[in-house]
Amino acid sequence: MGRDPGTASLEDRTSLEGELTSVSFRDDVTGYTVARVETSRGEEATVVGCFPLPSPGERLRFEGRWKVHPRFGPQFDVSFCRAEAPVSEEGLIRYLGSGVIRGIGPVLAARIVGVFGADTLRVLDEDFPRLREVPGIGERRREEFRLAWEAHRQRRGVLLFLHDHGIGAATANRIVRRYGDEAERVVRANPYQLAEDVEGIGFATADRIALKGGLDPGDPARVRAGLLFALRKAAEEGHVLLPRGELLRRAGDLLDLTADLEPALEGALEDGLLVQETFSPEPWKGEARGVYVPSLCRAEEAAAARLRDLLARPGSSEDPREAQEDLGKLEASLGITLAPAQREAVLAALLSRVVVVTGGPGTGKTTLVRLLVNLCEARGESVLLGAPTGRAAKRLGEATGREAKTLHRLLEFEPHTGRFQRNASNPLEGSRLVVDEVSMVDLPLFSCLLSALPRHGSLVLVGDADQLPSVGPGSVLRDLLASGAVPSVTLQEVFRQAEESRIVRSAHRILRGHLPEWENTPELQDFYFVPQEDPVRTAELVVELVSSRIPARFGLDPLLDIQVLCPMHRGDAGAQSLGARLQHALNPFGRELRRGSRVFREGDRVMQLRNDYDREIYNGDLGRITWVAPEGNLLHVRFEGREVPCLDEDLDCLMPAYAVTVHKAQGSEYPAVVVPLVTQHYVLLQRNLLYTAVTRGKRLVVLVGSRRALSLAVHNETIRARFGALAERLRHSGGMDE
Ligand SMILES: Nc1ncnc2c1ncn2[C@@H]1O[C@H](COP(=O)(O)OP(=O)(O)OP(=O)(O)O)[C@@H](O)[C@H]1O
Repeated sequence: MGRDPGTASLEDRTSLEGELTSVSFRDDVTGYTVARVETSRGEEATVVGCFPLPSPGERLRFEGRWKVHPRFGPQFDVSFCRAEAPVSEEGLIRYLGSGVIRGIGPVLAARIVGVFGADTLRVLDEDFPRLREVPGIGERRREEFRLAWEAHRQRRGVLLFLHDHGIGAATANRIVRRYGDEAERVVRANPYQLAEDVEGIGFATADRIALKGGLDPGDPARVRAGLLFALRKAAEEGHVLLPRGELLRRAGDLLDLTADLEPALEGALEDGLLVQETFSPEPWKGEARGVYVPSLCRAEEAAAARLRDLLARPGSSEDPREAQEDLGKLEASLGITLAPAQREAVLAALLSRVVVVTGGPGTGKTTLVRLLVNLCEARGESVLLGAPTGRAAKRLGEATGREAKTLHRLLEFEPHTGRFQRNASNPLEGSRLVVDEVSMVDLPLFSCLLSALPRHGSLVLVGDADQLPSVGPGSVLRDLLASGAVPSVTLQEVFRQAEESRIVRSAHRILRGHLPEWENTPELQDFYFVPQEDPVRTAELVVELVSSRIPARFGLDPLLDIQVLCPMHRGDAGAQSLGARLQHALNPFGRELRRGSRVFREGDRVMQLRNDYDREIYNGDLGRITWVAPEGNLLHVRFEGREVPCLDEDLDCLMPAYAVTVHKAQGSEYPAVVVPLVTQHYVLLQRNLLYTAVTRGKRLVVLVGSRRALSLAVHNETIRARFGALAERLRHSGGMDE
């Protein structure tokens, strides 16, 4: 029984029973609710917390504590809530007539309750045919009600069951959406399945459900799930495999078990859930065995095999002298003299089936690709151009004057099956494939690309190995270079025009471990560092720069041209907090839509977070919100001149984009970038992150923040090594997988 807030000891855990009368606030994503309740003693109380929204009329039993809010007074802070069927006739009518059961409105509800009174719910549950006693309900309608009532009961039961297992409202709804009536069965049979199928449920939640359901912590099923999860998590961090010892350590930590996990690992290997490969010499400090999830092992094996096959075949030109002559003629006709390394790269592309060309900004990659394409076409080859992102493909197309596609489009990705239509049995039609921005290509995509390459095709891979590696697993570009097995050319010379850009000079200095140079002179520069030690002041300064100083001095539009790039999400100068500050400064008014902590406002700059092949918008695409529906559940975004409606789940893949992380900006370029650097972000202050951020700016780069943070970033060379064995497989061709 609830206590009177006036007399209760405010910190005691207690319970409260009553009926919901109104909802003042509800966040559909988290389930956070502020509501008024009429207690069973007829008093009004405010309840606050995360719980499934009950249907009107249901009786609620809350557990929690009374707290005193400084402004709103006593509130019941809910830690648990269970909905119980209403008993009063009034409650029953409100419950049945609230719309929870399709087809029953308040009038019909009153008629039903009028006949069965307090016994209504029992009749509906156990004695449905008696509904005939209610006047005015025909046979067909009755059957419709029966089905609707059944569905409602099941859904309600599942939601309550999930709630009992500590699953919040939003997640519970996602589970029900995914499994329907099967939800309870799946959760009971194998809670770990949830972590695989349902977004927002990780291993920890699934594990909590399993342990709550009585599973022994050392149960082999649990250990197996832990091993699998450790590998999946590693893949999210970019690893293709984990050395066996490392996997056992990580799984032990995850499961909080000191027991021997070897037997469970052996079982998982025997059942083919995991795959183990042994490499020689030992690649990982005394460890020779790497454990994979099968798909990644297959991808690595296939990529290595296909590359070895390409390396064993002669290039499209077998005569170096002839190739040199052709190139010389082309240079003369275009009035370009390639630098020796550029020439070496073009010739290597002609003389081998696969070549890697890497170099920083302004080292002439695009120029040599243009010549190579010309040369190949003149020799009768058909050249395909591709890049991992839409923006990179567009740039490649513009630079070469040819059509360039995203790799997904080139390989004819089918969103519904998740497969590529171009593959080994239906290869690409073209004799040479040139791929730009290869640093962003992960191992699974690389493997698919290789298998779709025609048997007699050639591959030119161009990229900057100092950029951040791909988001997905693997470090393809670095591994190819590290293997020493694939012909490769590193471009180091920065050409004069590019050298004049301080952005380019700074980027190269950063790579060499030197602080960038800047001068705050009256003449406009393209690279600045604005020192500020305090993180909060840094955030304020970023807002000031973006909203007034840069637009005034450089004539750039803050909403279109300037991108703030943060090393991290969190912290005073992190993407989250800065994004909100910038939104407030740049676009404070207008119709808005709230989604959890995100606010979308008409006029906002937004970023798409996932590839959406149906609507043809891709991860990292930027757009502007052009319209928000007055009732606030739909908005329109203009992406590249195209108006795209975004509704419900689409909104989960959208975020305001005034400030984004450097990782999100990979492969994109912006007229101006502003980068806050604060020591709070020390974990991510790494050279390749700073380098990636700086090279995203075309006309202006402004670093703002602490000198120490800048110095930390420049000097921190540690690139977290990604576990994988592509380089090993290539180095020791004919090795372990034969
Ligand atoms: N051999 C060359 N001689 C003189 N100038 C060159 C040569 N190669 C390239 N350049 C010039 O250097 C500049 C940078 O070249 P390019 O755009 O090809 O480099 P990039 O490596 O693709 O650069 P980014 O990665 O920044 O796009 C261009 O202005 C280009 O005209």
